Amino acid sequence: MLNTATKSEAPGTEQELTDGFHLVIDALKLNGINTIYNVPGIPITDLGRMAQAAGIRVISFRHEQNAGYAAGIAGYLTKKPGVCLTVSAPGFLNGLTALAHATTNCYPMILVSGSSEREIVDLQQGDYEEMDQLAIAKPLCKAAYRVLHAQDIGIGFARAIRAAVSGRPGGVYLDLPAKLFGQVMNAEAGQKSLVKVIDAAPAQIPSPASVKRALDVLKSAKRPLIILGKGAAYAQADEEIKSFVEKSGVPFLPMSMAKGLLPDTHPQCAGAARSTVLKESDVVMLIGARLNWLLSHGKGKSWGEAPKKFIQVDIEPKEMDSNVEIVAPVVGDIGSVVSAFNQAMGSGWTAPPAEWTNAVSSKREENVAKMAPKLMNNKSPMDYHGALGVLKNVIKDYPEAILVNEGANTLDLARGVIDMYKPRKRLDVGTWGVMGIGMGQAIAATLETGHPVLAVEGDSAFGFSGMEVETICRYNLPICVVIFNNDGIYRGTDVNGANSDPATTVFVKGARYDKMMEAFGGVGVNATSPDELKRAVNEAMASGKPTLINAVIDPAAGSESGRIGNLNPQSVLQKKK
Ligand SMILES: CC(C)(COP(=O)(O)OP(=O)(O)OC[C@H]1O[C@@H](n2cnc3c(N)ncnc32)[C@H](O)[C@@H]1OP(=O)(O)O)[C@@H](O)C(=O)NCCC(=O)NCCSC(=O)C(=O)O
Repeated sequence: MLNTATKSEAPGTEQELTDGFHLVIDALKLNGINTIYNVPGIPITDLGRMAQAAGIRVISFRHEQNAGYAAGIAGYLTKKPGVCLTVSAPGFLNGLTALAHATTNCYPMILVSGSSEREIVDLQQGDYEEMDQLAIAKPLCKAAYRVLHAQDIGIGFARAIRAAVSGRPGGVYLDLPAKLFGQVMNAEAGQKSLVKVIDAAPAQIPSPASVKRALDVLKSAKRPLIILGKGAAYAQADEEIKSFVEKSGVPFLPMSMAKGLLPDTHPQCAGAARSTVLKESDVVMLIGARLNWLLSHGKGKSWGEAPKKFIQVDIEPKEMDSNVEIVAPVVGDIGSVVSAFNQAMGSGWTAPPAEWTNAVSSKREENVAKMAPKLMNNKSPMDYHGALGVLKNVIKDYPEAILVNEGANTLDLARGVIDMYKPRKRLDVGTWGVMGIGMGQAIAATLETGHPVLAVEGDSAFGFSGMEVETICRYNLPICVVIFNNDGIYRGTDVNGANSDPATTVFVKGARYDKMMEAFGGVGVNATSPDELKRAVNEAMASGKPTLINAVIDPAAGSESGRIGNLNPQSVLQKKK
């Protein structure tokens, strides 16, 4: 529909007019972008209002970083760029962390920020929120564009959309100076200037030679392993991936956001035998997973002594050989590559030696059996395993629900304990281990998919986005937030011996986060035992009402994040003690 702004008034020259505001909205609608995550303010308040009036869903947050995390995860879930709209300088900077996070995690996202007048900014004459936003955004995203003229809005959005989703997806910045919104032009010419992006993320077909090479290497293995990353989950090639893994008979290890691509309870899943498969495998096929710190860069003691060959499937050729030699690189989009694998495998594929698959299964069963009794304890205050045992069963009963997870212990333990059954149901801190993704991701996840969300949050992690519980209540979203409250970061028992200030890692003892939810009309529950937690979460999932459960965890439970390579150095003096 033509979004006519007004008519010109000069006698005899009457014509339909449009303006920058309407052209931005038309450009989004033309390209099927129907949600904007935003924080209103100068100069984009009216843009949000008009977009809402024009049928776009405009979700207003309390802080741009959370709106940005929402947009990023919306992109991951839908393969369309998630749009975050902010005001100039401070709002833009708040959104920028999320834009960089989207780029790092390969989520398609566009940060659209209003900006101040070019002429004044460039002469540094002190305009309202003066800042050269384009220059600042550039190193933190895949592409950055500024639109100065209303007739270029169509091209500006087309470039932004294509850059966000094509090849390896990522974040794009679009700078819209305040003056642009008020620029008036002929409505027909305005509509003609809009661009519908055709085939925004074209299939990238792998070369037949690379497919054959990869399968030959996999076939030659005695102890093969497939590692699935969130790139594989992003691809939405779920059936192809499942049939490839099953046909190959190879044990698979899901990275945290790839959990559920095949169920964690699948007989080939090696998640509960992680150390064993990394160490013992002789051929490793990476599908949409990068050999970064989360995989110890493909070398060192996690990978064992035995020589290893790597096969890597990625849309980005530069990813190959980034840390170790890739003997069989396959460049292409994951859907196309895996379907080529399936075709090339034919019917004559032989499963890996039973000696290997049996060894992986027994290790997995041993670890699962070791953990099982810990998950059934009914201690009060709770420990992590007692509380997580409850949540594991909730996800089993509600496999469509989306699990959002952040924290230190809360993240590390939930990742292992809570089995996922369906693709793209686990959303977490991603490549950077960001604390603060929680409420933004929870909000976008339910809005984009229509499914309820269970957000399992460390008390510290929750604090970064906690004010968005008001947003959850305002939009009446089916989100149940469970806060693992052990009174601090890692644990709540640290003591400062130097003066009367609290230790750097502790919070107010016995805090009642549930009261925050009640303040905005949601349901708040204080749960002190696994039984109470179970009752409260089940009620929340059944009712769909915005709920926050303060799960009281023993302040002494929990340990400091220490598994992250050598990134957590100790002082020489501390070591000597
Ligand atoms: C890099 C990692 C994938 C490596 O994790 P690991 O702990 O080595 O592996 P996992 O978590 O997958 O598994 C741990 C162990 O549990 C076993 N395991 C896994 N699943 C199961 C089940 N279901 N049952 C029993 N045992 C299981 C698995 O085999 C491992 O045992 P074994 O096989 O016997 O070894 C992870 O550390 C990670 O994702 N880290 C991200 C952390 C992060 O981003 N933190 C945010 C920073 S917090 C912060 O800001 C800060 O602290 O500062």
